[in-house]
Amino acid sequence: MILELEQIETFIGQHHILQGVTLGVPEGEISVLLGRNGAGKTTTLRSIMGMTPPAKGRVIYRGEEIQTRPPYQIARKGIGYVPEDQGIFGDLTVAENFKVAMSRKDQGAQERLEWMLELFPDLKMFWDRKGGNLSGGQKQMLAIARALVQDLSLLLIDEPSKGLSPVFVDKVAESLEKIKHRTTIVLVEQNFHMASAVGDRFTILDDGQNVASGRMEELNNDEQLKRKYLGIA
Ligand SMILES: Nc1ncnc2c1ncn2[C@@H]1O[C@H](COP(=O)(O)OP(=O)(O)OP(=O)(O)O)[C@@H](O)[C@H]1O
Repeated sequence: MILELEQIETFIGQHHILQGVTLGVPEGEISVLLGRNGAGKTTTLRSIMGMTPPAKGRVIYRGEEIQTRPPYQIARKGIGYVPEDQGIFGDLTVAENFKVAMSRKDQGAQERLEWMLELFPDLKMFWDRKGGNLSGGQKQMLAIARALVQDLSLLLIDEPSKGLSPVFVDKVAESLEKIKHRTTIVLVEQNFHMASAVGDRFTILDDGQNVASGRMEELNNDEQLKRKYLGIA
């Protein structure tokens, strides 16, 4: 396991949001977090990154406890985060967005950039366009690609399919499949079509707790589980 969460509990203000989340993320796979709105999926990603640090429990990354570390240290260990609002710079061009993310000291950055442009040819096409003028799907691609020019072992992505047309959802899904062999992925995804297409494993959160997990094939065949927690008939 590249990442393990052991019974993490996270508060936001007075609210006890995560009430014991346990999760194991195997290397080289896509693990999907599913669950209703407000179940605690985003808070789980933010807890891993140290942005809403857990008050209890352990976050173990490559055998090391990181739950007390600040976000910049967690990021330096090779964990990337693409939030739901993508966090790209709207006033900067695609090229400049990449430049900001690339450290000069990082020898491999140029090679990874070339790989990203191969994976997302749209970004090459719109190289000089401002981030704010890209379509929703292109912004999503830029956000993922910009994270991956850094040397990441683990990438956390929050709802990349949100607001995208089916064609873009398929494009993003296809690229995640290619990325996972280099960078393990934890994906929050409400779009079940996308989740089941790319996910190797799933964990369902409900009311701040993990209530089910397993191989994606098991969930695909479990109508009762899908109905109970995901509202899929
Ligand atoms: N800043 C905040 N202050 C108070 N409560 C919050 C705050 N942020 C999130 N919450 C609450 O925490 C719970 C979990 O939110 P979270 O965003 O983790 O859920 P989610 O599963 O990602 O849902 P969604 O798919 O709707 O984003 C929700 O009930 C939400 O209202």
